[in-house]
Amino acid sequence: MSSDIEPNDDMILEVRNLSVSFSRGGKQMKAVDDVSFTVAAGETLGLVGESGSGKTTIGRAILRLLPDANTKAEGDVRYKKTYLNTLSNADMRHMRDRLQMIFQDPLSSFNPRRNVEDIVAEGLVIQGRPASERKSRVEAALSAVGFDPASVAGRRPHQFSGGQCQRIAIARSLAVEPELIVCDEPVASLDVSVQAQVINLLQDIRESRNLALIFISHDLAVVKNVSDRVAVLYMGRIVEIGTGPQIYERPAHPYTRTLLEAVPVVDATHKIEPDGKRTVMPSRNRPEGGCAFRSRCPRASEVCAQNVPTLQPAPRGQMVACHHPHDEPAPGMAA
Ligand SMILES: Nc1ncnc2c1ncn2[C@@H]1O[C@H](COP(=O)(O)OP(=O)(O)OP(=O)(O)O)[C@@H](O)[C@H]1O
Repeated sequence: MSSDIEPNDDMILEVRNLSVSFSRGGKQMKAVDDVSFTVAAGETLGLVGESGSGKTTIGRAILRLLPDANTKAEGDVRYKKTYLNTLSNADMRHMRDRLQMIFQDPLSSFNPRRNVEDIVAEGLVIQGRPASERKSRVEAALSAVGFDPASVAGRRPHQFSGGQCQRIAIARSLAVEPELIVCDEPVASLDVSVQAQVINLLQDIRESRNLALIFISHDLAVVKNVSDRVAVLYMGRIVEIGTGPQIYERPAHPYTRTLLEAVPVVDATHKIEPDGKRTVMPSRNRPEGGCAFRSRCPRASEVCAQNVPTLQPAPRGQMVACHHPHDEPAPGMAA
Protein backbone atom coordinates (compact mmCIF):
# COMPACT_ATOMS: atom_id res chain seq x y z
CA MET A 1 0.00 0.00 0.00
CA SER A 2 1.36 3.45 -0.87
CA SER A 3 1.60 5.70 2.13
CA ASP A 4 0.68 9.38 2.25
CA ILE A 5 4.16 10.20 3.39
CA GLU A 6 5.99 8.30 0.68
CA PRO A 7 7.33 10.44 -2.17
CA ASN A 8 5.85 9.98 -5.64
CA ASP A 9 6.83 11.23 -9.10
CA ASP A 10 4.77 14.44 -8.93
CA MET A 11 6.02 15.31 -5.46
CA ILE A 12 7.58 18.78 -5.23
CA LEU A 13 7.80 19.14 -1.45
CA GLU A 14 8.76 16.55 1.11
CA VAL A 15 8.75 17.34 4.82
CA ARG A 16 10.37 14.55 6.78
CA ASN A 17 10.65 14.16 10.54
CA LEU A 18 10.25 17.90 11.11
CA SER A 19 10.42 18.94 14.75
CA VAL A 20 10.52 22.52 15.99
CA SER A 21 11.01 23.66 19.56
CA PHE A 22 11.10 27.12 21.07
CA SER A 23 12.95 28.04 24.23
CA ARG A 24 10.86 29.92 26.72
CA GLY A 25 12.12 30.97 30.12
CA GLY A 26 15.00 28.50 29.79
CA LYS A 27 12.67 25.61 28.89
CA GLN A 28 12.31 23.93 25.48
CA MET A 29 8.71 23.76 24.20
CA LYS A 30 8.09 21.38 21.31
CA ALA A 31 5.65 23.06 18.91
CA VAL A 32 6.06 20.54 16.06
CA ASP A 33 6.92 16.92 16.76
CA ASP A 34 8.20 14.55 14.07
CA VAL A 35 5.91 15.65 11.24
CA SER A 36 6.23 14.11 7.75
CA PHE A 37 4.19 14.72 4.61
CA THR A 38 4.55 15.37 0.89
CA VAL A 39 2.86 17.77 -1.50
CA ALA A 40 2.55 17.06 -5.22
CA ALA A 41 2.61 19.63 -8.03
CA GLY A 42 -0.83 21.20 -8.36
CA GLU A 43 -2.07 19.60 -5.14
CA THR A 44 -3.71 21.32 -2.17
CA LEU A 45 -2.90 19.90 1.24
CA GLY A 46 -5.13 21.19 4.02
CA LEU A 47 -3.38 21.52 7.40
CA VAL A 48 -5.95 21.62 10.18
CA GLY A 49 -5.86 21.78 13.96
CA GLU A 50 -6.89 23.98 16.82
CA SER A 51 -5.01 27.07 17.94
CA GLY A 52 -1.47 26.26 19.06
CA SER A 53 -1.30 22.89 17.29
CA GLY A 54 1.73 24.01 15.27
CA LYS A 55 0.24 24.84 11.84
CA THR A 56 1.91 28.23 11.37
CA THR A 57 5.19 26.88 12.74
CA ILE A 58 5.19 24.15 10.07
CA GLY A 59 4.49 26.72 7.33
CA ARG A 60 7.22 29.04 8.56
CA ALA A 61 9.68 26.17 9.04
CA ILE A 62 9.21 25.13 5.39
CA LEU A 63 10.12 28.65 4.22
CA ARG A 64 12.75 29.12 6.94
CA LEU A 65 10.86 32.12 8.33
CA LEU A 66 11.16 31.19 12.01
CA PRO A 67 13.13 33.42 14.38
CA ASP A 68 16.67 32.05 14.79
CA ALA A 69 17.18 33.27 18.32
CA ASN A 70 14.98 30.88 20.33
CA THR A 71 14.20 28.21 17.74
CA LYS A 72 15.57 24.73 17.16
CA ALA A 73 14.38 23.00 13.98
CA GLU A 74 15.26 19.43 13.04
CA GLY A 75 14.37 17.22 10.10
CA ASP A 76 14.43 17.67 6.34
CA VAL A 77 12.45 19.94 4.05
CA ARG A 78 13.10 19.01 0.43
CA TYR A 79 11.83 21.08 -2.48
CA LYS A 80 12.34 18.96 -5.60
CA LYS A 81 16.02 17.97 -5.29
CA THR A 82 17.05 20.75 -2.89
CA TYR A 83 17.18 20.30 0.86
CA LEU A 84 16.04 23.74 2.02
CA ASN A 85 17.28 23.09 5.54
CA THR A 86 20.88 22.94 4.29
CA LEU A 87 20.86 26.16 2.22
CA SER A 88 22.68 29.36 3.14
CA ASN A 89 20.41 32.30 3.99
CA ALA A 90 21.22 33.91 0.63
CA ASP A 91 20.33 30.76 -1.34
CA MET A 92 17.14 30.38 0.70
CA ARG A 93 16.13 33.93 -0.23
CA HIS A 94 16.36 32.96 -3.91
CA MET A 95 14.38 29.81 -3.25
CA ARG A 96 11.48 31.94 -1.96
CA ASP A 97 10.74 32.75 -5.60
CA ARG A 98 9.52 29.18 -5.86
CA LEU A 99 7.86 28.94 -2.45
CA GLN A 100 5.73 31.76 -1.09
CA MET A 101 3.60 32.31 2.01
CA ILE A 102 0.50 34.44 2.55
CA PHE A 103 -0.89 35.31 5.97
CA GLN A 104 -4.17 35.89 7.77
CA ASP A 105 -3.62 39.63 8.07
CA PRO A 106 -2.09 40.85 4.80
CA LEU A 107 -2.31 44.52 5.74
CA SER A 108 0.31 44.07 8.46
CA SER A 109 2.77 42.76 5.86
CA PHE A 110 2.31 45.81 3.59
CA ASN A 111 4.35 48.98 3.90
CA PRO A 112 1.55 51.58 4.28
CA ARG A 113 3.56 54.23 2.44
CA ARG A 114 3.91 52.12 -0.69
CA ASN A 115 1.33 51.88 -3.44
CA VAL A 116 -0.09 48.61 -4.75
CA GLU A 117 2.26 48.49 -7.73
CA ASP A 118 5.33 48.72 -5.45
CA ILE A 119 3.91 46.17 -3.00
CA VAL A 120 3.20 43.61 -5.72
CA ALA A 121 6.64 44.26 -7.25
CA GLU A 122 8.56 43.61 -4.01
CA GLY A 123 9.75 40.10 -4.93
CA LEU A 124 10.61 41.20 -8.46
CA VAL A 125 12.85 43.97 -7.11
CA ILE A 126 14.68 41.41 -4.97
CA GLN A 127 15.08 39.27 -8.09
CA GLY A 128 16.64 42.28 -9.86
CA ARG A 129 14.12 42.32 -12.73
CA PRO A 130 14.23 45.40 -15.01
CA ALA A 131 11.51 48.04 -14.53
CA SER A 132 9.67 47.23 -17.77
CA GLU A 133 9.43 43.54 -16.90
CA ARG A 134 8.33 44.39 -13.36
CA LYS A 135 5.53 46.54 -14.71
CA SER A 136 4.17 43.87 -17.04
CA ARG A 137 4.43 41.14 -14.38
CA VAL A 138 2.67 43.31 -11.79
CA GLU A 139 -0.14 44.04 -14.25
CA ALA A 140 -0.50 40.35 -15.06
CA ALA A 141 -0.57 39.41 -11.35
CA LEU A 142 -3.17 42.08 -10.51
CA SER A 143 -5.34 40.95 -13.44
CA ALA A 144 -5.02 37.33 -12.27
CA VAL A 145 -6.62 38.26 -8.93
CA GLY A 146 -9.44 40.20 -10.59
CA PHE A 147 -8.25 43.82 -10.42
CA ASP A 148 -8.06 46.36 -13.21
CA PRO A 149 -4.34 47.16 -12.82
CA ALA A 150 -4.64 50.75 -14.06
CA SER A 151 -7.22 51.66 -11.44
CA VAL A 152 -5.51 50.08 -8.40
CA ALA A 153 -1.74 50.32 -9.06
CA GLY A 154 -1.33 53.84 -7.63
CA ARG A 155 -3.54 53.37 -4.56
CA ARG A 156 -2.36 52.61 -1.02
CA PRO A 157 -3.26 49.52 1.03
CA HIS A 158 -5.52 51.30 3.54
CA GLN A 159 -7.89 52.17 0.68
CA PHE A 160 -8.82 48.50 0.28
CA SER A 161 -11.10 46.11 2.19
CA GLY A 162 -9.76 42.98 3.93
CA GLY A 163 -10.68 40.73 1.01
CA GLN A 164 -9.09 43.11 -1.49
CA CYS A 165 -5.90 43.28 0.61
CA GLN A 166 -5.74 39.48 0.58
CA ARG A 167 -6.05 39.58 -3.23
CA ILE A 168 -3.17 42.08 -3.35
CA ALA A 169 -1.11 39.72 -1.15
CA ILE A 170 -1.93 36.83 -3.50
CA ALA A 171 -0.90 38.99 -6.48
CA ARG A 172 2.41 39.80 -4.73
CA SER A 173 3.06 36.07 -4.33
CA LEU A 174 2.03 35.24 -7.90
CA ALA A 175 4.26 37.93 -9.42
CA VAL A 176 7.40 35.85 -8.76
CA GLU A 177 5.70 32.80 -10.31
CA PRO A 178 5.99 30.35 -7.42
CA GLU A 179 5.21 26.64 -7.61
CA LEU A 180 3.94 26.36 -4.03
CA ILE A 181 2.17 28.83 -1.74
CA VAL A 182 1.65 28.26 1.98
CA CYS A 183 -1.68 29.97 2.76
CA ASP A 184 -1.86 30.58 6.52
CA GLU A 185 -5.51 31.11 7.53
CA PRO A 186 -5.98 33.29 4.41
CA VAL A 187 -9.71 33.82 5.00
CA ALA A 188 -10.01 33.65 8.79
CA SER A 189 -10.44 37.39 9.26
CA LEU A 190 -12.80 37.92 6.31
CA ASP A 191 -16.61 38.04 6.13
CA VAL A 192 -18.13 34.71 5.12
CA SER A 193 -19.21 35.96 1.68
CA VAL A 194 -15.73 37.31 0.96
CA GLN A 195 -14.16 34.08 2.26
CA ALA A 196 -15.80 32.15 -0.56
CA GLN A 197 -14.51 34.64 -3.15
CA VAL A 198 -10.92 34.38 -1.93
CA ILE A 199 -11.11 30.57 -1.71
CA ASN A 200 -12.54 30.36 -5.24
CA LEU A 201 -9.81 32.68 -6.47
CA LEU A 202 -7.09 30.50 -4.95
CA GLN A 203 -8.70 27.44 -6.53
CA ASP A 204 -8.85 29.05 -9.98
CA ILE A 205 -5.24 30.21 -9.79
CA ARG A 206 -4.10 26.82 -8.61
CA GLU A 207 -5.80 25.10 -11.53
CA SER A 208 -4.64 27.53 -14.19
CA ARG A 209 -1.00 27.50 -13.00
CA ASN A 210 -0.70 23.97 -11.57
CA LEU A 211 0.25 25.58 -8.26
CA ALA A 212 0.60 23.52 -5.11
CA LEU A 213 -1.01 24.96 -1.97
CA ILE A 214 -0.67 24.20 1.70
CA PHE A 215 -3.91 25.59 3.09
CA ILE A 216 -3.75 26.17 6.84
CA SER A 217 -6.96 26.54 8.85
CA HIS A 218 -8.35 25.77 12.30
CA ASP A 219 -11.64 24.88 10.60
CA LEU A 220 -12.10 21.55 8.80
CA ALA A 221 -15.15 22.96 7.02
CA VAL A 222 -13.07 25.72 5.39
CA VAL A 223 -10.50 23.35 3.91
CA LYS A 224 -13.09 20.77 2.81
CA ASN A 225 -13.77 22.21 -0.63
CA VAL A 226 -10.21 23.20 -1.45
CA SER A 227 -8.09 20.27 -0.34
CA ASP A 228 -7.12 17.12 -2.20
CA ARG A 229 -5.73 15.75 1.05
CA VAL A 230 -6.03 16.90 4.64
CA ALA A 231 -3.56 16.51 7.53
CA VAL A 232 -5.03 16.87 11.03
CA LEU A 233 -2.61 18.16 13.66
CA TYR A 234 -2.90 17.76 17.41
CA MET A 235 -0.27 19.23 19.73
CA GLY A 236 2.36 19.35 17.04
CA ARG A 237 1.82 15.86 15.61
CA ILE A 238 -0.13 14.68 12.58
CA VAL A 239 -2.83 12.40 13.98
CA GLU A 240 -4.56 11.66 10.66
CA ILE A 241 -3.81 12.33 7.00
CA GLY A 242 -5.83 11.29 3.99
CA THR A 243 -7.98 12.34 1.06
CA GLY A 244 -11.06 14.53 1.51
CA PRO A 245 -13.53 11.60 1.40
CA GLN A 246 -11.42 9.56 3.85
CA ILE A 247 -11.21 12.42 6.36
CA TYR A 248 -14.75 13.80 6.02
CA GLU A 249 -16.77 10.62 5.47
CA ARG A 250 -14.80 8.08 7.45
CA PRO A 251 -12.58 9.95 9.92
CA ALA A 252 -10.65 7.37 11.91
CA HIS A 253 -9.15 9.53 14.67
CA PRO A 254 -11.38 10.56 17.58
CA TYR A 255 -9.88 14.06 17.43
CA THR A 256 -10.80 14.46 13.75
CA ARG A 257 -14.36 13.50 14.74
CA THR A 258 -14.33 16.10 17.51
CA LEU A 259 -13.30 18.75 15.00
CA LEU A 260 -15.97 17.64 12.53
CA GLU A 261 -18.69 17.66 15.15
CA ALA A 262 -17.61 21.24 15.99
CA VAL A 263 -18.09 20.61 19.70
CA PRO A 264 -18.21 24.03 21.37
CA VAL A 265 -15.15 24.83 23.46
CA VAL A 266 -16.16 26.58 26.66
CA ASP A 267 -12.78 27.94 27.61
CA ALA A 268 -9.16 27.06 27.19
CA THR A 269 -9.19 24.28 29.75
CA HIS A 270 -12.62 22.62 29.39
CA LYS A 271 -14.84 21.47 26.61
CA ILE A 272 -18.35 20.05 26.45
CA GLU A 273 -18.67 16.49 25.18
CA PRO A 274 -21.65 15.59 22.95
CA ASP A 275 -23.33 14.04 26.02
CA GLY A 276 -22.98 17.31 27.94
CA LYS A 277 -20.05 16.21 30.13
CA ARG A 278 -17.26 18.72 30.69
CA THR A 279 -13.81 17.34 29.98
CA VAL A 280 -10.61 18.85 31.24
CA MET A 281 -8.24 19.55 28.41
CA PRO A 282 -4.57 18.77 28.76
CA SER A 283 -2.18 21.61 29.42
CA ARG A 284 0.01 22.80 26.56
CA ASN A 285 2.75 20.63 28.03
CA ARG A 286 2.55 17.30 26.31
CA PRO A 287 1.66 14.56 28.81
CA GLU A 288 4.66 12.32 29.45
CA GLY A 289 4.51 9.34 27.08
CA GLY A 290 1.39 7.96 25.50
CA CYS A 291 -1.15 9.70 23.28
CA ALA A 292 -1.40 13.48 23.78
CA PHE A 293 -5.16 13.36 23.05
CA ARG A 294 -5.95 10.71 25.64
CA SER A 295 -7.31 13.01 28.36
CA ARG A 296 -9.94 14.32 25.92
CA CYS A 297 -10.61 11.01 24.19
CA PRO A 298 -13.76 8.95 24.84
CA ARG A 299 -11.98 5.81 23.52
CA ALA A 300 -8.81 6.09 25.63
CA SER A 301 -7.57 2.96 27.39
CA GLU A 302 -4.47 1.93 29.29
CA VAL A 303 -2.34 1.47 26.19
CA CYS A 304 -2.97 5.12 25.25
CA ALA A 305 -1.15 6.22 28.41
CA GLN A 306 1.78 3.92 27.67
CA ASN A 307 2.59 4.12 23.96
CA VAL A 308 2.70 7.07 21.59
CA PRO A 309 0.60 5.99 18.58
CA THR A 310 2.39 6.30 15.22
CA LEU A 311 0.75 6.82 11.83
CA GLN A 312 -0.55 3.50 10.48
CA PRO A 313 -2.79 2.73 7.50
CA ALA A 314 -6.49 2.76 8.43
CA PRO A 315 -8.95 0.44 6.65
CA ARG A 316 -10.11 3.26 4.34
CA GLY A 317 -6.54 4.02 3.24
CA GLN A 318 -5.74 7.15 5.23
CA MET A 319 -2.98 7.14 7.84
CA VAL A 320 -4.04 7.45 11.48
CA ALA A 321 -2.10 7.68 14.74
CA CYS A 322 -4.51 6.09 17.19
CA HIS A 323 -4.64 2.86 19.22
CA HIS A 324 -8.43 2.68 18.82
CA PRO A 325 -9.33 4.20 15.43
CA HIS A 326 -12.91 4.38 14.24
CA ASP A 327 -13.95 2.29 11.25
CA GLU A 328 -17.63 3.27 11.01
CA PRO A 329 -18.75 6.27 8.91
CA ALA A 330 -18.98 9.66 10.61
CA PRO A 331 -22.45 10.38 12.04
CA GLY A 332 -24.79 11.47 9.23
CA MET A 333 -22.63 9.85 6.55
CA ALA A 334 -23.76 6.91 4.43
CA ALA A 335 -21.80 3.67 4.93
N1 LIG B 1 8.38 32.47 17.99
C1 LIG B 1 7.86 31.72 18.95
N2 LIG B 1 8.42 31.69 20.20
C2 LIG B 1 7.93 30.92 21.19
N3 LIG B 1 6.84 30.10 21.03
C3 LIG B 1 6.23 30.10 19.83
C4 LIG B 1 6.69 30.91 18.72
N4 LIG B 1 5.88 30.67 17.65
C5 LIG B 1 4.95 29.78 18.06
N5 LIG B 1 5.15 29.43 19.36
C6 LIG B 1 4.37 28.46 20.14
O1 LIG B 1 4.32 27.25 19.39
C7 LIG B 1 3.05 26.63 19.50
C8 LIG B 1 2.46 26.43 18.11
O2 LIG B 1 2.15 27.70 17.59
P1 LIG B 1 1.58 27.91 16.11
O3 LIG B 1 1.39 29.38 15.92
O4 LIG B 1 2.43 27.18 15.15
O5 LIG B 1 0.19 27.18 16.20
P2 LIG B 1 -1.08 27.32 15.24
O6 LIG B 1 -1.66 25.96 15.14
O7 LIG B 1 -0.68 27.99 13.97
O8 LIG B 1 -2.03 28.23 16.11
P3 LIG B 1 -2.90 29.51 15.67
O9 LIG B 1 -4.04 28.96 14.84
O10 LIG B 1 -3.36 30.08 16.97
O11 LIG B 1 -1.98 30.41 14.89
C9 LIG B 1 2.21 27.54 20.38
O12 LIG B 1 2.26 27.04 21.71
C10 LIG B 1 2.91 28.88 20.28
O13 LIG B 1 2.72 29.65 21.44
